[in-house]
Amino acid sequence: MTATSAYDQSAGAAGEVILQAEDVTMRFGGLTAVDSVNFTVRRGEIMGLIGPNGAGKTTFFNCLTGLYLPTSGRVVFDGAVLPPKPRKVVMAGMARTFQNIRLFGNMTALENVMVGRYCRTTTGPFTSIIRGPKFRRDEKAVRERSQELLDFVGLGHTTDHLARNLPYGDQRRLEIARALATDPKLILLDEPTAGMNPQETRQAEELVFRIRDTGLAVVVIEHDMRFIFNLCDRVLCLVQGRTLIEGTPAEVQSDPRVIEAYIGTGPEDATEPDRAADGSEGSRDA
Ligand SMILES: Nc1ncnc2c1ncn2[C@@H]1O[C@H](COP(=O)(O)OP(=O)(O)OP(=O)(O)O)[C@@H](O)[C@H]1O
Repeated sequence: MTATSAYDQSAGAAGEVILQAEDVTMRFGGLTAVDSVNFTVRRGEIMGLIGPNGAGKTTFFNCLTGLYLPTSGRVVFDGAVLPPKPRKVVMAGMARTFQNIRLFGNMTALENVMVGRYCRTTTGPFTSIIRGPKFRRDEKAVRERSQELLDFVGLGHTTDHLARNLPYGDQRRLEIARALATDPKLILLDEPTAGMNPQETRQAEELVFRIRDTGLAVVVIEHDMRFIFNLCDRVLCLVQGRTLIEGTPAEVQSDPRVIEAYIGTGPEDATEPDRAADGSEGSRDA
């Protein structure tokens, strides 16, 4: 297993801090799902978030993306604390994909990307109804940019295909194209390789590198250790809501506590390091 990526040169050039979680704690009644977690992501950096089932990854992710307001602590994105309002979060430049694919199945691939793009247009309802010149100009620009993004993720040939008819791996890439259509500064990917075959996983890895190379910051939750350790510049491992270790892939994968944390949680998780070692895919949807 390679501990570092082929893109380490650009990784070394990570820019200023774009996302900062400061002492983030999230409680559900008596349960502390996330406990005083600190986390920093810089522009041009790929951060991985790992941990056994129930470690608090999704809850932490939801705090980062403004879906949850932390019980205490705060999340600062691009210099400001975001209100827990999805539209404002997107407008501020943060985009995400979900564990379970959320496409509009009966719309074409292009239309799905266009939906993401509309948040960056300024056409008002009146102009849209009368379909005036501004509407037509905006519509053309949205269409062109959306096609560019389809090309970028390798789906340029699927413009008019219904989303529901695309192979699974393509649907995941389409979701990424739609997230990119919002012009984010940071993209968060929740288990981007879940359900993918090894070839699709390799394509996903290559796509994430290309996204990072455009200057975006990327945060990835993933159960596939091989994917995470090949991809990320730094990795945060959560266990029972707390930070077990944060470091380079080499540091994290050689820490015996990480292996122990997985093995200690039961037979299902005990298979994770082996899956990484034999190169098989991680395809579990939680
Ligand atoms: N909305 C909620 N209400 C109550 N408890 C919750 C809620 N969301 C998560 N939890 C609990 O918080 C803990 C952390 O869950 P979370 O889903 O964040 O973990 P995870 O690391 O993402 O797990 P997995 O890898 O299985 O998706 C778990 O004990 C879970 O049961």
